[in-house]
Amino acid sequence: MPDGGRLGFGAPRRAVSPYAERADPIDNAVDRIAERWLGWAEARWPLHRRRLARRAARIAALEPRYAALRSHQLVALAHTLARQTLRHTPGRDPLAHLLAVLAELLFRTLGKRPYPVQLMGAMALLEGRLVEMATGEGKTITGMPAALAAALRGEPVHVVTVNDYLAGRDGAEIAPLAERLGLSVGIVETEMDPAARAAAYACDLTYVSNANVTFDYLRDRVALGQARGPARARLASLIGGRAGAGLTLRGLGFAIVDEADSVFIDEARTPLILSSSGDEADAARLYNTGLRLARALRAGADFELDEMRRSVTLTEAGKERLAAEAAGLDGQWRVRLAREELVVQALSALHLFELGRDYIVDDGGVQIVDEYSGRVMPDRTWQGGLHQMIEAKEGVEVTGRKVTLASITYQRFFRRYVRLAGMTGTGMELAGEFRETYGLVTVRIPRHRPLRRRHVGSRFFQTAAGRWRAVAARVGQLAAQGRPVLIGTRSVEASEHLSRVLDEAGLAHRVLNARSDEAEADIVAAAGQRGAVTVATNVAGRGTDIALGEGVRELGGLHVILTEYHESSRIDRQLYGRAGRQGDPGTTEAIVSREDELFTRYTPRLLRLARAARMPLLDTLMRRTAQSRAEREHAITRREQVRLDKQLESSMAFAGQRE
Ligand SMILES: Nc1ncnc2c1ncn2[C@@H]1O[C@H](COP(=O)(O)OP(=O)(O)OP(=O)(O)O)[C@@H](O)[C@H]1O
Repeated sequence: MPDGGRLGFGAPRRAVSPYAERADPIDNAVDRIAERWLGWAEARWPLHRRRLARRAARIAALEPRYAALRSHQLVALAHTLARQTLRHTPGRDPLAHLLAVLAELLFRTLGKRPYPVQLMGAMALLEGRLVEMATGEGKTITGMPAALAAALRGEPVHVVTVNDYLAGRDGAEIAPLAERLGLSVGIVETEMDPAARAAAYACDLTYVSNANVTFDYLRDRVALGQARGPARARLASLIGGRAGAGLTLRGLGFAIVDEADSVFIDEARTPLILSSSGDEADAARLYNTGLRLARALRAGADFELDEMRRSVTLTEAGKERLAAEAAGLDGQWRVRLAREELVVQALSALHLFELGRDYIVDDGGVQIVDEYSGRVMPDRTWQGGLHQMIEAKEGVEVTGRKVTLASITYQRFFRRYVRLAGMTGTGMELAGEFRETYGLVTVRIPRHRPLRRRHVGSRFFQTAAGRWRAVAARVGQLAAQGRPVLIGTRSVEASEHLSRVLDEAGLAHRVLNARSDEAEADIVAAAGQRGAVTVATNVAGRGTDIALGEGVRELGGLHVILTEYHESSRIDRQLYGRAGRQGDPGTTEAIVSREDELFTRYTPRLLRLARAARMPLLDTLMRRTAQSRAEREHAITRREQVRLDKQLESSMAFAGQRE
């Protein structure tokens, strides 16, 4: 990115107040239940929707008036109207006029005119709500007028997406329009240095991934050191003191979070930890010994595995055996608690975390693959020595235990924005949690065009091998018709396995996963062309917009094959949502195996027995039960996370160590 990640011209606007952010809310159990219930009920009230629809119709009616004006007049008007929105003038609706002007400019610059439903979404975002819009309905265009209107009013705007690719794509798309309005656009990329990051945040609009913005915030908090209270931070940056000087962000003004269910819910189970490397000297020896001891223990007798909770417990017999095995060792091995903790980590590394599914080995290191996004998370490490244990298991250099500098959960981070809004294609069922945890009311926006996507069936195979054969046969059939096919896999390993099966069947295809060398944008651009076969992990599960090539609509559009159900049906729906966008035709299909991890891990015993029965109804029941069990488990983990967060907060309030 040239010019330190900045796109567009115009000097960055000054923040409304230096390093603005919101204090954590005070709540209690009764409030929480009430919020949850309200969230659920409000999302189903049609009132907001009707009001927004009326206002969107008014805006659409205003558009012809502005279509007659010259572009420079529209730009000047946009600035004037934005200022007027800050004052309340009875009988006038400057925001409606502003959105009409922005819609006209959007059309002139990008050739796309926001549909009335997108204007409804934009207004809801500006009101600080969570907007649910079906996949492919155009959330990117919906977010634009909202982000621009807020930036014109002087709010520092962060448009938060789930990965660098989407941040870059959306930032580049809005840049010409923002430029016309005299607003600057910054894009933050994971690899950027601190100066380039600060330059991107200094812009009026910043496009950034959720992980990047959270880590940058944590770095700022660490840099603030002693002056960590919000009031002191603000004071420090006001007087331009040392603490204010080295900061990356301008504070937390207004955030529009895309794919909000992924960020707010799925990723909220793991806190983000900013760490520095500790002493690396004896690390390798320590962890290798841990692995050796763990390998001597027997499953069932010495330890028990709980795949569902991802936990390992040592039995009494196991503890005794371990003590005997470790008898001649020194240091930590002589301390019972330390010894057992290390061996539990070693057992987890050996039995619960798999290469190709949970992590990959790249650049000589272990890199976590996020289950939901399918992407490598370069800044993340597992805690408590687990990461090092996995490094030792894979025979790569052991990095030494990290020292935690600061940590925060997404729950706490996003609540700190002065104003928060979100967008998602799949969020209705989470309305209660959005309201309880983030204070966000969900509004469902209707479709612009009716859905023409069809689900052509779900097939369950007894074995994984059977499934892959069926997938290859299906791909062969569709490719012969010239229809593009997208095949979603749950792990890097599965995508590579399928790639080999397709190679053997002589079917040309491209692979998009955390390890792909080809540029993501190129693969995505080709995926909707006649006869294209694309195998992708969740990397392409969200936000990816696959444009259909010439003649593909007539053939029936894109066909999506799901090869393994996810722990949440929302993620399945996101994958299906790659087809049938904007009223296009498209079909979806599931070809799965009863051996898949979702079933082995989450199916109740009784239903598991029924696996052999091969009855479609039982299969559907098995999927539903397994997914709702998994979701319940995850909800418990998230609640636990919030509770832990609060506990730590109160216990460390005086230590000033934690974020
Ligand atoms: N008003 C519009 N006029 C013309 N094209 C539009 C309009 N709105 C959206 N589109 C097009 O529709 C496609 C889908 O948009 P987009 O990718 O933003 O959808 P989405 O809602 O974000 O989907 P997902 O939920 O999968 O992320 C894009 O190609 C976009 O250019």
